[in-house]
Amino acid sequence: MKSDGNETTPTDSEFSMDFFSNTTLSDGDVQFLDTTLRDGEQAPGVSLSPDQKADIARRLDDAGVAAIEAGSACTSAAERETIRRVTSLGLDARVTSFCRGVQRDVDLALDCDVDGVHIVVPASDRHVEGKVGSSREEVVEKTGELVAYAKAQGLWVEVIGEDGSRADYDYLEAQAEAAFDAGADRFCFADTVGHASPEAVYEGVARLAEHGPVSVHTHDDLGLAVTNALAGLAAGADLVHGTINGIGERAGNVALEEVAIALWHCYDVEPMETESLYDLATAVSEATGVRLPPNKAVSGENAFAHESGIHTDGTLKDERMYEPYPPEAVGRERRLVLGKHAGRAGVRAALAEHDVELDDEALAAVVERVKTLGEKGRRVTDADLLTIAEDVRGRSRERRVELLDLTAASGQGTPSASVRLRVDDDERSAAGTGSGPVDAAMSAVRQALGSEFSFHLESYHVDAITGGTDAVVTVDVEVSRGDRSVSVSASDADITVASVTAVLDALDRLLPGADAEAGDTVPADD
Ligand SMILES: CC(=O)SCCNC(=O)CCNC(=O)[C@H](O)C(C)(C)COP(=O)(O)OP(=O)(O)OC[C@H]1O[C@@H](n2cnc3c(N)ncnc32)[C@H](O)[C@@H]1OP(=O)(O)O
Repeated sequence: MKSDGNETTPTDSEFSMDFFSNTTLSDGDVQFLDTTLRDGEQAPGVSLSPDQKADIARRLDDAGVAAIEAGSACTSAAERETIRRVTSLGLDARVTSFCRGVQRDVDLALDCDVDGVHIVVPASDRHVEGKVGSSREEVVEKTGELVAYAKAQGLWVEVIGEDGSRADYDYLEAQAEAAFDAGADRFCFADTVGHASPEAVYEGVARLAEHGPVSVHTHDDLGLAVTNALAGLAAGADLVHGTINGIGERAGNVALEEVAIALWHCYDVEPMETESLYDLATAVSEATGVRLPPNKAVSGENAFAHESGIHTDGTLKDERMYEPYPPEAVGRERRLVLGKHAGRAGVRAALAEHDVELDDEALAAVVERVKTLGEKGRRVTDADLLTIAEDVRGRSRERRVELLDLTAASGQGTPSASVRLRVDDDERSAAGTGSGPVDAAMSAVRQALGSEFSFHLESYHVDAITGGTDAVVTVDVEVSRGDRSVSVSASDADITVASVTAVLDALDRLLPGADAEAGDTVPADD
């Protein structure tokens, strides 16, 4: 292990991970403490309102998380209000607050009606001497006094030895012993700066577990957060601290959903309902504004998407061919997408979803064109695929719905928009208002179309292609009508025009062809 010469690190690591094989975990051996609302919220720029904290806490509780750290009561009066909002929910989960090793912080936490506190005391010499200007002996003494004080107030108490992975483990053990002697319910091994190897975590936790119940708190600075959480469990910890989406200081905390799925998939242990993981991930992403990377395990957009032909073909033959576990296990669905790496099987299946069947020769031509489009770095949408198929078959299609004119006004007043559409042989105009110009334009479009041409917007996503105020934006939508849906993408310098164009293109694709029999309509759904 690399050292900057300042910290003491007890383990001269050899690359040996056989400790995992000596461990048997059973359901009930592991619980989760979610700290999205405390350590997660410490990610730069994140601040959750009382309602947002309450919503996330309810979801965590419903999913079976054992404990929720709702915030740091010492932060401010506003933060105490957010914690009180969570404690007032009457959740099954234990609700706790972060406290420094000072009595005032415990009193402030008590003021929020929490069930328990995490008393964080410095463990490494860097923190003992450099941060709080104290000594090892003084910290041990104060820890005992504070634990006894908090216990006397009826609180559940966990002591966290901050920067424990860079502490002298003999001293860490002395701290844990003092905490347990004073009545602490548990002690937490904290890899505060995400510095430890799995072996170092294993050794630290194993030594602490000799004294009482141990938790493990890991960070992802080395990309080892999940491995280290598992190493902690293997060494005898029974509570994992983590955050949804791994948000937190610097590179973040361990992502609780990743620990959850790893425990469920590899060890058949389920400390929380895995089916709730995706909903939790999206709720936390929306509330915090921290976007999910597309390749993120469990919750990334691509976690259950297959583009390459070999994978798509295999998946169509056996859904589990290229997935470790089914998407439904985390509340998701599988997606087959088309692009540069597409093959015949995937294209045939995508066309079949729109009731289009082609002979081998036409299919090969469509595959070729799909690949060419994908090579330009473009996402190949359903509309692209259907246009290519029509072209290859030499069929032209008459549009049924077309945008003729669009005006949108936004400013400090209520945004408004008016549209003029052609719908079959009719020209229709309507105006609408909304939360912004796009919303206003959509309202005008729906009015102009009327209930006969209703549609449901399944998803809406905007990307700026260039970086300036003159950026061209691309709008990706998925629109459904009845049991069919299509994806379309449209680009324009004007976001409202791009949005309306994408939605109308999608709707047009969902309507039966102009030459269809009267009454041959797809049932509307809203
Ligand atoms: C690893 C972690 O996640 S630690 C948790 C981080 N969370 C937070 O910082 C919560 C939000 N923090 C805050 O709102 C503020 O920092 C407050 C209200 C807690 C304190 O604000 P201030 O009084 O202005 O202090 P400031 O932030 O400048 O410095 C932190 C103080 O806490 C002390 N402190 C830090 N850790 C501990 C500890 N474990 N035990 C006791 N005191 C501690 C520091 O020594 C410093 O005290 P000093 O001012 O006497 O030197």
